[in-house]
Amino acid sequence: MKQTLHKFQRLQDQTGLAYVLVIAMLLGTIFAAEFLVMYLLPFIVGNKSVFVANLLDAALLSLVSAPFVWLLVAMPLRKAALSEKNRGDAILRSVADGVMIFDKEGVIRTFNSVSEKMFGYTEAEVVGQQFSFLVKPEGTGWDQDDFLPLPSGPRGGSERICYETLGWRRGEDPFPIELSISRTRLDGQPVFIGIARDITERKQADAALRRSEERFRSIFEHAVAGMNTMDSQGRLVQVNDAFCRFLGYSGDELQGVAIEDLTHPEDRAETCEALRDAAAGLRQVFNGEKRYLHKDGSTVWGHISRAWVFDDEGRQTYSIGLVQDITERKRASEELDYLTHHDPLTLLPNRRLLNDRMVHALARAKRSGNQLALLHLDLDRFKVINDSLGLECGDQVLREMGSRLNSMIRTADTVARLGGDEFVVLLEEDCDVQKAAIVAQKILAEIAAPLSAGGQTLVLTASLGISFYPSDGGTLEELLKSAEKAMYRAKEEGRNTYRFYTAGMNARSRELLLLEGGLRQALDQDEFIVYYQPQFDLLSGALVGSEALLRWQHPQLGMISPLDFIPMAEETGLIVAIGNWVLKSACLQNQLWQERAGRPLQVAVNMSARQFRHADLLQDVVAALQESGLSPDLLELEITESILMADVEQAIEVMRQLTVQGIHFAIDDFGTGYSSLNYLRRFPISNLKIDRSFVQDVTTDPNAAAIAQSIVMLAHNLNLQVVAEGVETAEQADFLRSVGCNLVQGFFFGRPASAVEFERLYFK
Ligand SMILES: Nc1nc2c(ncn2[C@@H]2O[C@H](COP(=O)(O)O[C@H]3[C@@H](O)[C@H](n4cnc5c(=O)[nH]c(N)nc54)O[C@@H]3COP(=O)(O)O)[C@@H](O)[C@H]2O)c(=O)[nH]1
Repeated sequence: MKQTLHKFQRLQDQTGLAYVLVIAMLLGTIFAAEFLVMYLLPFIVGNKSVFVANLLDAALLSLVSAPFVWLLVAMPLRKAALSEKNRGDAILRSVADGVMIFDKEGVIRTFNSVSEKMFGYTEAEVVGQQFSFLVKPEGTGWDQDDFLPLPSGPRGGSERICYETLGWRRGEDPFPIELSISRTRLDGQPVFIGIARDITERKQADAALRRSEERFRSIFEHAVAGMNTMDSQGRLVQVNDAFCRFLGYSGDELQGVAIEDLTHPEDRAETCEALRDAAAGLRQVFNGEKRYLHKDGSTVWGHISRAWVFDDEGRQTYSIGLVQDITERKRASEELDYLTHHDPLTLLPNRRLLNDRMVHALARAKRSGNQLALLHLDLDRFKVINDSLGLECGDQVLREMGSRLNSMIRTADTVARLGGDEFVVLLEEDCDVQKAAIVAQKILAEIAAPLSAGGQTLVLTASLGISFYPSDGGTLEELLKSAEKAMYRAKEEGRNTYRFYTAGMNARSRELLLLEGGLRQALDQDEFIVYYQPQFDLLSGALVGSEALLRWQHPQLGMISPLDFIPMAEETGLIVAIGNWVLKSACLQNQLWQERAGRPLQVAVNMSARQFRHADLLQDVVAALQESGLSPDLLELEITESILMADVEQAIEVMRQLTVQGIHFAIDDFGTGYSSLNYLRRFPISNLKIDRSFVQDVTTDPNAAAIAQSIVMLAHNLNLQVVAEGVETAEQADFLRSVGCNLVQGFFFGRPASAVEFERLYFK
């Protein structure tokens, strides 16, 4: 471009004049030479007419040769010059920028059409003017002295400087231009080529962007709501003061912190999911409420609106979030929610919350097939307290009763106050007559404990009615009605008692009451007996030991099954004493039988959950072994899967302490509970007992057979022995033998029998 302009300049300056002069000189020279020859010739020859004739010839020859000279020399030169000039013109026209050429005095020599448009002057008006006529340097860093001494580059190349400065358009205000000036040489003279670009639009766009950024920064910094920006990894980049105040940190402390670490643990999963979705391009915005962790450890609530920004390739670049502090609103709404669902006097759930819980409890019970129990409690003669001691004292009594009831129930259960002196207890865990009766008795005992109110010591009683889902109703209303009727019956029948809605249940409850009362007496008066059921080796048929099974020889009710009293003993805690008694009896008896049998015999003793978890278990077992003299390896403790799985680590530790003594363990009723195979590997056990329910069906149900066979295989793979319990037929025994079961126990081989009977049958 620079070279073209250079040539163009030379041509423009010289072509017209130079080529005309060349032609004129050529013609003139020819003419002058001829004239000289023709002029001198007559003097030499002395003839004037020859001179004239020769002069005319010379003129003619010049005229004739002129077109040839024109055609052969001048025309090509002129054409070349013009085409170069046209090319230069075309280039100048096609350049999108304004081009100006000026000399070292700053005088403009060339001005292209873009410059004309840009500055509003024609070339004719500008050429000859000072460059500063168009470009105003004031306040723009422009100074003619900066570029006039600009040296030309090495080997005729040029140096260049660029400015952003102001141009003057005819009759208008200055406008911003980007000006690039280079110094070069044309015809040996230093000249400057200025290329100007109107940057008004760019400047306006820059200014608009700057204004918008300033506006944003101002909004960001002064916003009442918290604002932040995060990088694509979910780390804070910018935070405003409101966000800092919201979380109690300074801006520096929050810089680079992952938002996940500031989020309440319960809301982290949702936050991380939103970040992951945004990173995968699946989410552009997030709106929602969540909890943050304040620097002081408290929880604060924020309503967030976050938007992610993506680049042209769809990659997430950053996100901007607006966080409104809604902690107060949340607290107020929680408070309101609490007040709508609780009784203001006792702070217990009210009818509304009871209804909500009941809906869920009923749904769960329907799914699991469990029973629910609803206890309706009414304080006896509460009106007397209100009338005689005043309402204030009455309120105090109600508060105390509410608190007593609340402290008695399990977390899964609900105590609600319906109003007045009426309370309701909802027992959610699979509840039967026996469990409900136990809870009712405890409640009555708790209510009857003396209390101080109105400066007096009072003793109150209550009447309770109990209904069951599904037998006594399918909804809260129906169950409440049934329980209320039962409660009125309790009032009619003397108060300070409970009644079931279903008459049959009352009879059963009385029976259970009798049982409970009798349990202690049974221990004191030796009414318990241990029966023994033999266990045989399935291959050899040899007696290998027995399982100790408890019986209660009740003086009035006769022989009572452990199924009827062990749950009650477990509830009341009496099972620990009873279980110890069984353990001692079984060890003593088995030690006696070692001598009779003349070979080692094992005895298996059942452990209840409470007994197994009792702190004195190790001590009690060791004492039973020491007192009896029985070798520890002849004692096997049977524990169900559910007991083990209730607290696996504790179970493993207890078993470890006992196995160190040499005692063995068997898992009872295997296959009916939920034992994890992984835990099974960790429990120090010797035997698996296949539950009776599978054994009984092995010959009729292929699934039961498959389960029994799988248990045998599993046990053998874990190096355990298998005992099949409840074998009632020869076919069942044959099947068990065929799948490799080791030991058997069941009516087919021998029913549980007293020690005397056992001896008679097996030690002949
Ligand atoms: N914590 C304690 N639990 C004990 C104790 N003594 C017994 N029990 C548990 O009570 C449940 C019922 O026991 P029981 O009525 O004695 O029934 C046992 C057997 O009589 C019965 N059985 C044995 N063979 C057969 C048979 O062929 N058919 C059939 N229908 N029943 C049979 O099985 C019961 C033995 O079960 P298990 O203990 O699972 O081996 C029972 O759960 C006892 O565990 C005690 O002292 N403490």
